[in-house]
Amino acid sequence: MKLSILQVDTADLTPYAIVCGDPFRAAAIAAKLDNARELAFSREYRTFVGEASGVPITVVSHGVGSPGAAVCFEELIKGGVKTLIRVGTAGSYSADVPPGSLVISTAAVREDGLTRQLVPIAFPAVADADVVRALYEAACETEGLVAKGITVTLDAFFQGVEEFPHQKYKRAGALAVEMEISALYVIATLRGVRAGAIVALDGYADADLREVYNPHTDVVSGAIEREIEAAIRAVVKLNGCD
Ligand SMILES: O=P(O)(O)O[C@H]1O[C@H](CO)[C@@H](O)[C@H]1O
Ligand SMILES: O=c1cc[nH]c(=O)[nH]1
Repeated sequence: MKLSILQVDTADLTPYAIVCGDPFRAAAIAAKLDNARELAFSREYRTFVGEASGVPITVVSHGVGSPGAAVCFEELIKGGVKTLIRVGTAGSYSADVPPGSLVISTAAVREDGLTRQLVPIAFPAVADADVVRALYEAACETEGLVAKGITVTLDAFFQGVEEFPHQKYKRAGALAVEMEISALYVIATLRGVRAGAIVALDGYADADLREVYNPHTDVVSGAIEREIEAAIRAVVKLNGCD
């Protein structure tokens, strides 16, 4: 069966998938795998398959924002994917986890619009504990700072006239903000599969992103390299326990 939006034959998909926003990052992840091949590039969704230590892995870009990413997650799950790991970027809430650090998201604050249309807001967006453990262990095997904790998922990237809720979530102990993890965790829970996420911090969330956002630095590239390595190793670890 061919998935109508990803344009991938489900027979080519694997139980493990690594997902990320950027189609170029999907290619960079695939380049680290053995026997990698591109399956499709439809809209923002670029799909590869390959292997790490003999474990087959699908890699797909999901674009920016929860609604588009949700389409990707739903189709992957429909196609037989059982474990999804997001490899993303996020803005930091704390100088204790500065740009260049990695954060494993244990749960996401649902400040997105998409998941409210799926399930009541009281329902939590939580990662799978085994996926979090594997990601944390694998990330700690790389050089550099690693933290785990709650992240915030927002729809808006650049601020309008409304205040962003950064200060209250920072005071509540959240570590970072990005734009898709709540969709991933809610959809994974509703559909009965596992999910986790690792993000590379690319700046401070409460800065004026219109002025300062620049993820194209050596510090951020180094952190993205580390998170890719950690996500691939985490899949191999999880496969060893399944
Ligand atoms: O680097 P990715 O995976 O795209 O993640 C973050 O970067 C994008 C914003 O620039 C949003 O998608 C956000 O969640
Ligand atoms: O949503 C995002 C993603 C990366 N960096 C940010 O500050 N915010």
